[in-house]
Formats: sequence, structure tokens, C-alpha cells
Amino acid sequence: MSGSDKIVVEAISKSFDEMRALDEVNLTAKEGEFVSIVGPSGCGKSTLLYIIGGFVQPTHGVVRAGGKVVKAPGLDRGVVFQEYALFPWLTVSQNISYPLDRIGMPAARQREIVERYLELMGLTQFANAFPRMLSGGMKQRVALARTFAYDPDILLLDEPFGALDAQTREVMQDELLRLWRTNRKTVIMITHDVDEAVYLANRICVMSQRPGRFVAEFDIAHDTSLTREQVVLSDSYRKWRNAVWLSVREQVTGLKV
Ligand SMILES: Nc1ncnc2c1ncn2[C@@H]1O[C@H](COP(=O)(O)OP(=O)(O)OP(=O)(O)O)[C@@H](O)[C@H]1O
Repeated sequence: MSGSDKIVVEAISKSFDEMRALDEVNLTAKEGEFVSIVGPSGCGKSTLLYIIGGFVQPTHGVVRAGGKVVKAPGLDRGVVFQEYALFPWLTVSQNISYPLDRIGMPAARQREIVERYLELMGLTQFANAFPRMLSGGMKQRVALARTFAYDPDILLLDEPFGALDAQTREVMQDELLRLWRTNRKTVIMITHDVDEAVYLANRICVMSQRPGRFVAEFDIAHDTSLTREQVVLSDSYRKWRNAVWLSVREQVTGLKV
């Protein structure tokens, strides 16, 4: 492992009873890399992310995060999963400050950060609400705030913007880009949205049909001085989008184009 490898997935296989979900998957994400995983539905993307998060044990293989073998979830790896629930007995503010407390942040600083994220996510009015009082999209914003706010080195995101309306999604995507660029996060993000992957990631890995393994990889680099509008209108963006889309389609349909 080179010094800057942050996440190393080594020959991970996972079976559920007789069903093989993942087959000898390898993936390395270096410090500061933003890797997006795309692929057909049911190919094992979420399973892989759960294994990296330490929530699911692989049948074979090993995952290292920051050089240490992953055996359980840890605060070094911030997760936003589709089904990763908020704490129902805590308010929105308390949910966001929970990991801040766990990392020992002073209370005054916690309040500042919670306020900033409540505002950014449009949740200020719901600071004292409990999760059961929120819509699905609002819960997802709280989950994003909770993870972004405590600023872990590694972000593991499974369709993190899926339940959001288009406008909020763009705000959240840009906040993620800002966090990634300013703090050199290592991000692994699953998405079904090829545009989202091409806009955000610096590497896109395409998975095959189940049992999932990686079959194609694309390195992406946008000029960081461009606005979102300029990026999505650029020739290079359109070329990458087309190439990734064709690659995913090949996996979904089995047809080479
Ligand atoms: N705990 C489990 N027990 C049994 N089978 C499971 C379990 N978790 C996942 N699977 C199965 O493993 C396969 C891969 O599921 P996974 O959710 O990882 O796919 P995915 O690529 O994330 O799908 P999607 O894109 O639709 O979210 C599926 O066939 C799923 O039904």
C-alpha cells in the first residue's frame, strides 16, 4: 500500500446464502480522491459500501481504511446510506451535534456548526423537531448535515441526494464539492445519476451485473475555475457523460454499442 492510499478493497467477495453478490472486487481510493460507483440495479454497489463502512462482513477479502483493517463502523468513515436512519429520540439539532459530541468538540463550536448546517440545509425552523415529523427529503438533509458537519476524512455516500428536489440537490452537491476540495476528503459515492457522477467525481468506476466487479474506469477532471453551468456545457463533460453512459448501458443491457 502506498502512503496515500486511504481505502483499499482487496479481493472482496460476498455471498448471501447461495447468491453471490460481489466477486473478487478490488478498489483503491487515494487520499483526496472522489470515486463514484455506477452500475446496474442489484449488482452489489450498496453491499460493497456497507462492507467498506464496516456494517457488513465480507465472505472473502479484506478492506483497509487509513491502513487499518475494517472490522466495524468507525467515526473515520462518515456514512450517508439510503437506509441509515436518524436517531428517532433526538431532535434535528441533536442528531447533527451527536457526532460532534463524540469527537469531543466544545459545546460553543458545536452550536456554531449546527446552526450553519441547519441554515445551509434549510432546516432552521425544524431544529427542535423529531425525525418522525419530517418528510423523506428533510430526513436525508439531516443525515447529510450530520455527516458533513463533523468532517470525517472519509465519506461513504449511497445515493445521498436521491430523495432531494432538484434545487436542494444542486446546493448539496456543491457543498460536497466544497468540502472535498477544501479538506482533501476521500469520497466514495454510489449514484444512479451519470450526470451527478461526471459532475462530482474525479474517477468513475462501472460495475458489472451481479456478481458485481469493476469492468471500466474513467478519470474525470474539470477546470475548477468554471461554474457548474460552464462545466455541464463543456465538450469534455459531454464526452465523459456519453462514454460513462454507454458503459453503464452495456452492463445493463449486455449489448456492446
Ligand atoms: N442482507 C441481505 N440478504 C440477502 N440478500 C441481500 C442482502 N443485501 C443485499 N442482498 C442482495 O444482494 C444483491 C446486491 O444488492 P445491493 O443492494 O448491494 O445492490 P445495488 O447495486 O446497491 O442495487 P441498487 O442499485 O438497486 O440499490 C441483491 O440481489 C440483493 O437482493
